[in-house]
Amino acid sequence: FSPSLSRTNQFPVGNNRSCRHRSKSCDSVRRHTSVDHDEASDNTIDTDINAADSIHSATLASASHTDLTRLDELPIHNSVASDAGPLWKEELCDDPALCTVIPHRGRPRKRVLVLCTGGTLTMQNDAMKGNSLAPVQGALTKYLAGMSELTSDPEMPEIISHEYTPLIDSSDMGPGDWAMLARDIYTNYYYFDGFVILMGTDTMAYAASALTFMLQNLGKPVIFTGSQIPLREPYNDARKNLIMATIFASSDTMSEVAIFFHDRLVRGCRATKVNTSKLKAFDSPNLPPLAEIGINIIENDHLFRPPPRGSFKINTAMDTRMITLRLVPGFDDASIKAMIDAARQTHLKGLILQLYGTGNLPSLKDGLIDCLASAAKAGVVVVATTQCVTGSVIMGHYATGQKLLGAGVVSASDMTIEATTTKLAYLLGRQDLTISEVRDLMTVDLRGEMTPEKELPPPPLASTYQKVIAKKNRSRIY
Ligand SMILES: NC(=O)C[C@H](N)C(=O)O
Repeated sequence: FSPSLSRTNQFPVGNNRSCRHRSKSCDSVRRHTSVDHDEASDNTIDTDINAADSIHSATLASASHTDLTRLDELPIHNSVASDAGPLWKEELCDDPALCTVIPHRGRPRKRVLVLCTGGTLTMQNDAMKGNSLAPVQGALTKYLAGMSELTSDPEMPEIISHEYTPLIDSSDMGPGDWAMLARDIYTNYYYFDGFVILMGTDTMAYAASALTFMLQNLGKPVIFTGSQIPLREPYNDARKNLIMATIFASSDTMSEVAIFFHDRLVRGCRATKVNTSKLKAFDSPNLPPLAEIGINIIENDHLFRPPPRGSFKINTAMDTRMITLRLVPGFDDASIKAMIDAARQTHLKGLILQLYGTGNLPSLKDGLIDCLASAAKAGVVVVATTQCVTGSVIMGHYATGQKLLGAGVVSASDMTIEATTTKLAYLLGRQDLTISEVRDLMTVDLRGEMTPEKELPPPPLASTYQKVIAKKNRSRIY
């Protein structure tokens, strides 16, 4: 069963007006695009309109769910990115060495789409590159086809995998690649029970956070994973991560983006990479894991996102005209002010400050506060995050942070830096929102990325009474 990618253009999505890759597939997508987006919604895909097509196709697909011969007709890939990232340097091809279908034999099984972008999992030492690790195209596909635990275990889902060309290190990935993944999930949404995204660990928490915002009303699991040791090594963490991600991607009860790594499943927009070399590379500092694996799999399903109430949509536009500044005691605020002023000349839209503790900066540096206030007044969304790994920004708790409130700075609460940056880029990319709405929404929980205020732990110096009340509130969710 080798999937045919030649039919991939029959359910086109997106605006291909600025398609960089003049090719048969671009032309075909152009021909089939049923919605003409205007300038304002260049990268925004309102998939409600196209959803009708997909629902119809999904009906066809599910009617033949057990018909193996139809597997090779699934639309594995039809994304044509107008805001393409590095993964789109080369046009996708139909090469069977880069995608595989692992069919099930016997009773109907769940079906999972594995999209592979690269990362250590796919790598091997390359003599041509100073013996450093680099991705090997086709290696995953070959390996998957030989995994008997996937092909012959009736409990395991059926896997259809696809490798992008070229495979890349996740340090090379960015918003264009995240948009491409969102579009490919959208295109294939009704054909699969869940999705696995294989990528490098370095920027995985950013990608998972970004996808969390891009995929609206997600009703299926989208599980990111990768590894610290390549799959081709005899001792590796890749095999287990891949298998467990596939299992979670076929879950009936999950409808969110998550990362599976080592022994834990964590919410994508709560995750952060915490270790460069240990196999336990990810943590979720402000939310317990969604699941933990040992001899048993323990699901904390009370933490799972509830199923969506609306139809699945994607919104892939991201406005990345933002900078992130981490303060250091004794920093040169004249340079910081100059940097902010210079960035404003190039239409800075967002400024994320990594501050001390609960969101404090030196109170004596009024020049800097004035600079932030004037940026906020001019329409820049200024967001305060904390340098602490765990806990939340509490604006105004200390006098040193109080001044920020007056300057129009908004709090990132207990969001990770990954969630804060991608959420801001996502909201700034939404053409339907005003700057004041973007500011308001930064402090509202959209996808489980932050703990709602009433459930946050009390401030350090709260009265005993306040602490008891806050504890009661918290016990409602955990
Ligand atoms: N473990 C990894 O995958 C790291 C690699 N540099 C990447 O992010 O692609």
